[in-house]
Amino acid sequence: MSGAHTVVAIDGPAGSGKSSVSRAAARELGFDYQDSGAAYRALAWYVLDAGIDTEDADAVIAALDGFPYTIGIDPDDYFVRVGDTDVTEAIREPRITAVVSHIARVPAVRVRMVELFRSVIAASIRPGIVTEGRDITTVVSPQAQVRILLTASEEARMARRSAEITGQSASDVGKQLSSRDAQDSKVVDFMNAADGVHTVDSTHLDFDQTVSAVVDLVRSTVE
Ligand SMILES: Nc1ncnc2c1ncn2[C@@H]1O[C@H](COP(=O)(O)OP(=O)(O)OP(=O)(O)O)[C@@H](O)[C@H]1O
Ligand SMILES: Nc1ccn([C@@H]2O[C@H](COP(=O)(O)O)[C@@H](O)[C@H]2O)c(=O)n1
Repeated sequence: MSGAHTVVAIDGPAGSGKSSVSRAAARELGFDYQDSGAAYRALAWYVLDAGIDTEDADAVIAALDGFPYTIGIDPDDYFVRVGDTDVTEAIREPRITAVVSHIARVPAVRVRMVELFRSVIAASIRPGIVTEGRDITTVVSPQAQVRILLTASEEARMARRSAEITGQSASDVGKQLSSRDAQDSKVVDFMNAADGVHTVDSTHLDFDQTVSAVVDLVRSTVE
C-alpha cells in the first residue's frame, strides 16, 4: 500500500451492506471506518429528543448549532454519542429510521454534514479511512483514491434486512426499505455509479466474498 493516506468512498442503497462490509474491510486493511448515516440518524435522535418536529426544516437547522455529536472511527471501537448519551443502538430503532430522511433532505443540514465528514476524514491517523453513505463518492470525497458503489438486488437487500429485524413482518421491512430509498433518491443518486466509480454487486456473493471484493479493489488500486 502506498505511503499516502488512502480514502475509500462507498455508497449504496439501504441494506446493501455498506456499514457491515465497510467496517470489516477497514479492519482488514488497518484503516479507520466512518459511518456517515450515523450522523444523520444521531441528528434525528437529537431533534426528536428535543421535541422538535422532524419535518420543520427551520427548527432542524436551528438544532444543528448545538448538536454535540461524536463517533468512534476505530472499526473495533465503534460508538455514536450525542453529548454524554451513547446512542449507538438507539439510532437504529424504527422510530429513527422512519424520520431520518426528513432530516437528510434539508440542504443546510447536508452542507454541515459534508463539512463534518470531511473533517473526520482529515483527522484520521491510520493509513486510510473507509467512509460509507449515499453521497461520499460524489459530494464528500469525489477525489477519493477508491470509489465504490456497493449494491445488491432489492430482493436480496430486503431478505438480509428482514433476517436481522425481529418483531416486524418481512413485507413491512421491505416496504420501509424501498420507501426510504425512494425518499433519499430525490436528494442524491446512489443507485447509479458516477464516472470512475467501481460497482460491487453482492447479490450473489456472501458476506466474506463481498468484503474480499472491496479489499482486493482497494489493494489493487492503491498498491
Ligand atoms: N454479501 C452479503 N451477503 C449476506 N448478507 C450480507 C451481505 N452484505 C451484508 N449483509 C448483511 O445484510 C444486512 C444489511 O447490511 P448493512 O446494515 O451493513 O447495510 P447498510 O447498507 O449499511 O444498510 P442501511 O443503509 O440501511 O444502514 C446485515 O445483516 C449484513 O450482515
Ligand atoms: N451520506 C449519507 C448517509 C446517510 N444519509 C441519510 O441517512 C439515512 C441513514 O443512513 P444509513 O446508512 O444509516 O441507513 C439515510 O436513509 C439517508 O437519509 C444521507 O443522506 N447521506
